[in-house]
Amino acid sequence: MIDYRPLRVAVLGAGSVGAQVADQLLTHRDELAARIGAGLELIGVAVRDLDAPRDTAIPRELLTTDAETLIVGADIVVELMGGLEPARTLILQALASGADVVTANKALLATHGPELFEAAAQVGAQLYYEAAVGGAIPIIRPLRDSLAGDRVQRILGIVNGTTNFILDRMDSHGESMEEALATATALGYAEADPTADVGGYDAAQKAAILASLAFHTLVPAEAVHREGITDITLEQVVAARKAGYVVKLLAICELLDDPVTGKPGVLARVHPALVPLAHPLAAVHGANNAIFVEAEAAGPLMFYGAGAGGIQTASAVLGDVVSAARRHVVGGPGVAESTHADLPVLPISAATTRYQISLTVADEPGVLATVAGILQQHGVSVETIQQAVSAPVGSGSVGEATLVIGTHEAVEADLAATVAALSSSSVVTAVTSVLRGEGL
Ligand SMILES: NC(=O)C1=CN([C@@H]2O[C@H](COP(=O)(O)OP(=O)(O)OC[C@H]3O[C@@H](n4cnc5c(N)ncnc54)[C@H](O)[C@@H]3O)[C@@H](O)[C@H]2O)C=CC1
Ligand SMILES: N[C@@H](CC=O)C(=O)O
Ligand code: NA
Repeated sequence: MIDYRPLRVAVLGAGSVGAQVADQLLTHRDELAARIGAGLELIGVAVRDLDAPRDTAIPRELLTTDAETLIVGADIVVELMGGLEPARTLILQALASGADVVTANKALLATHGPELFEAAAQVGAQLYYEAAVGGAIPIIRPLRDSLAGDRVQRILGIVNGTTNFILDRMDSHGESMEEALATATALGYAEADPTADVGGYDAAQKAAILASLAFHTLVPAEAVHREGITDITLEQVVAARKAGYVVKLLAICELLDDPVTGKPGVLARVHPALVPLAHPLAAVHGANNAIFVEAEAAGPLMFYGAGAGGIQTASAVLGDVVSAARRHVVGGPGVAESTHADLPVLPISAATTRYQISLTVADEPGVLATVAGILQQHGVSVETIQQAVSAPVGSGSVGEATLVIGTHEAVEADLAATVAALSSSSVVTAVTSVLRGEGL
């Protein structure tokens, strides 16, 4: 029997995710009440335009353009507007009033997380954000709760659905980046400004959230090394497949010893990488995400599923709403963020990785030895070297050949210096592609 008073829920934003959350709260009202031990009363949904078309039908009387008034008296505020403002101010107001807050806003958390967590702690309120990373995939709760007694060493994965969808369509359908992005936007995967997706900003925000949580250290989004997919060409994707790889945008967060100081630190990086076709990440298609977590005692764990999409993300949001509501009913201390480890955040030059470098060179004797010598001088060992194509010889001039060099693992600083030396070598006409390799 349910004898606790109904809990008042306010939803801010009724876009791809918000409209689905409002719909689920109404459709599954009785089942949710039975699970929680209290009813959830949707007191309103804040929108910008009362008449805008929406993915689900929300009763007109629940819609309001006055988000500030809506949150007054709410027990749980669900922020799904996105962006920094007014989301930040509204969340701070909600927390100050003692409401628990559920958000999917990784941009806000990666920028103003400490301020928001502090505001929550001040009044003993909770800030939940399972939907902010990996969409529907449970990853925040496992890191925060299930692995709270272990020591996470490394996280590697695909954390942006839009770019995975785009790279997958380029690979499987030969589509251009623009075509595939238009489809991803229509399907509700992309951010309001899709530069956040293709530029790698969204993935970097998620990497910052994951690294902070996993390593108990504040890792701001600006400290994450970020490269998006905007420079990836269809030619690179096609060449990668021919060579037995797929191009994926990866987020990698790791505990490392700084190669310069020898002291431990945290490195978080987001960049496209070649992944072998046999690797599980190569089989992550569409807007799915997959996140590998390596922990000292648990060993490797893999989390996989829908990384974007309105209804899928609504699942994670609803899970947080139920957690918040249960805490109201049965009490309990809730969870607190901890940055006790306080490790330094290392630059990308500290990473250890592999490169695949494609070059056009003069097709003449001794060139291979010169190229190999440049790698050797920088302490980078060659794993494979292939002469891919020979361009026709122009009349009276030297012909050109294309070399594709795969390196063994080396420190990023040495790899970057190698590429710079190759670019300025007189035997190299152009460095046409440089991609890191992961999972090789
Ligand atoms: N779409 C997805 O697959 C996922 C989205 N997210 C996050 O969820 C949040 C919402 O994303 P979407 O639903 O995709 O975005 P959306 O752009 O479809 O929806 C946002 C809605 O909020 C409304 N809004 C913005 N400012 C407002 C204001 N001041 N007052 C009232 N309404 C306002 C907009 O009009 C829009 O309808 C974002 O933080 C996003 O990063 C997280 C995981 C997955
Ligand atoms: N735009 C994001 C949405 C989910 O976080 C993505 O594509 O992953
Ligand atoms: Na999630």
